[in-house]
Amino acid sequence: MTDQKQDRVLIFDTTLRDGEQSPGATMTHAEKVEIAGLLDEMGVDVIEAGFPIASEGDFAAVSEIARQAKTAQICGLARAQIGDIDRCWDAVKHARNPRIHTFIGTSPLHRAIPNLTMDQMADRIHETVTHARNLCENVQWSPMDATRTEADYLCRTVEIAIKAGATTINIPDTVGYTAPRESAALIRMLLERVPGADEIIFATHCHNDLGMATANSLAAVEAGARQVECTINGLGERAGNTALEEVVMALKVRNDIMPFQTRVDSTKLMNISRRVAAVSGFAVQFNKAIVGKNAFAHESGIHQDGMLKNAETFEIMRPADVGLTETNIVMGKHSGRAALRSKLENLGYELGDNQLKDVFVRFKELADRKKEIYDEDLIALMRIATDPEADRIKLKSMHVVCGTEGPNHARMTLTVDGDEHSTEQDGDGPVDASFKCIKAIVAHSARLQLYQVAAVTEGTDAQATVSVRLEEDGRIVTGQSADTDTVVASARAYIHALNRLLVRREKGGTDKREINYKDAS
Ligand SMILES: CC(=O)SCCNC(=O)CCNC(=O)[C@H](O)C(C)(C)COP(=O)(O)OP(=O)(O)OC[C@H]1O[C@@H](n2cnc3c(N)ncnc32)[C@H](O)[C@@H]1OP(=O)(O)O
Ligand SMILES: CC(C)C(=O)C(=O)O
Repeated sequence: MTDQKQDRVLIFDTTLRDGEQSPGATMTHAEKVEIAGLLDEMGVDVIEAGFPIASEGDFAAVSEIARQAKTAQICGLARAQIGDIDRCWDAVKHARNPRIHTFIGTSPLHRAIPNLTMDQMADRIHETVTHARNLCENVQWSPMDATRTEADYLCRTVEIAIKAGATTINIPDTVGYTAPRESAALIRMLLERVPGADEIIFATHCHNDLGMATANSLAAVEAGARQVECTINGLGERAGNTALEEVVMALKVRNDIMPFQTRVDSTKLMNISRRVAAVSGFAVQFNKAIVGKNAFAHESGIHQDGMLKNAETFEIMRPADVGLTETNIVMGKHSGRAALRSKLENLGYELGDNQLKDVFVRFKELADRKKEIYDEDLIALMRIATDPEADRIKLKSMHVVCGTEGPNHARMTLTVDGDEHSTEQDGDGPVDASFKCIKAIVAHSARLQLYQVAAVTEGTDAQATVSVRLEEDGRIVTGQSADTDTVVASARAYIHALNRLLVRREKGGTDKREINYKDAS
């Protein structure tokens, strides 16, 4: 085999084996079969589907995945024990392209566990790899904890495995201990020193205990490894395994300095990431490279402005390359006018500069109180900001005392045609007290026909949208408002309805000065 000299890097996915070893990440049979199908479709070269000796369930899952695989090679894990290898073969043999992966810990710490001398372990490796190769054409052998194994002994065991018929030699950094330079040097050393090394494929299998799994894997590839073992979302024991999506995208985006190809269709990454997160119950951290919620999201004004002018200013990949439809411009307190204008345009609002200025002030006020502003929030904001009937009566301030003890009490200041008026009222609940304040300042005979509250978005900081319908002399008006404070939204909605009523009165020929107000303070 000469693949090591070529540009092609095989992607070996072990989400269903090493990934599933994360405490709590156990997947059902059906979920494993589904994920394997997605991996196969995405173009993964090898799927390590499980550890067949581990349980009847694992055996059944590996067998079914083997039967269903279309193009991917299906692999099972086995200890350096004949029984494990036979069981593994019984599961993977149904695949068009099966592989047995057998391993043993070669470092001093791991040699001590089965209590084998170096020579006894060497014999065991020879015996088990030979046995596996007699069953299957593709045999992968791993010296577990290779990065803490003495160089001479590592070379010796790798040579034995190659001679016994291993076609892939995987070099695991089992405890995430190595660093990029060392990872590369190890592969180079094996390629130089081990007879027959150029006839097989070297694989790299890194863990992320020091946050270097992807860097270590790529360093190994640059040194000559041509198979990367990884998992979706970096799922795996402790700090996880190398993340498949990171390796695939790093090789794609930085192909100028790492000229290697994979067969993975990167546009399927986001979907599979979400499925693995859902079935494993391991949510993806927001700032996770490639597949995190924020990987293609921008909230700060300067970034948003840059993105709108040229996406390459703050993005090195196109969202579509990982299966996202678009960059997510997140509206929040760090956003600027450019992003607000663009977002509103997308929602169908064309704003002049003055109008934008006004809406921007309201937007920042809201953003100071609310973590994230959703499209629905902006629509609610626009409904109020662009309503020409919204102006004669304005809420200047209000303070409400409510709870289980004592009367509910509201204190309120309104401006009516520019003049301030204040009052305080008790009520049957905070909304009733607030409405009484409005009525005390702006006397009217309108009847409250409807009062309705709905949450615009999710979360306890969601805006409440309140609708108030008033009826006066056959005129019916509806006012609406949205605020993170339901009582404030209620008062504003009431005032909005009253303002509309005033406009209706005017249109009906009544004098504008007909507003009756009294200062009740
Ligand atoms: C780095 C890795 O990810 S390695 C893979 C780790 N994954 C798993 O362990 C998940 C699946 N494992 C299991 O279901 C179980 O551990 C089984 C079925 C494999 C074995 O179960 P048990 O027979 O009850 O053994 P137990 O788990 O208690 O101990 C492991 C045994 O395997 C031996 N062993 C461990 N690794 C190897 C190996 N690579 N080759 C040969 N023997 C090994 C240990 O020395 C120990 O042997 P002992 O029972 O004679 O002391
Ligand atoms: C079985 C081996 C490859 C492993 O998972 C590890 O060493 O981390």
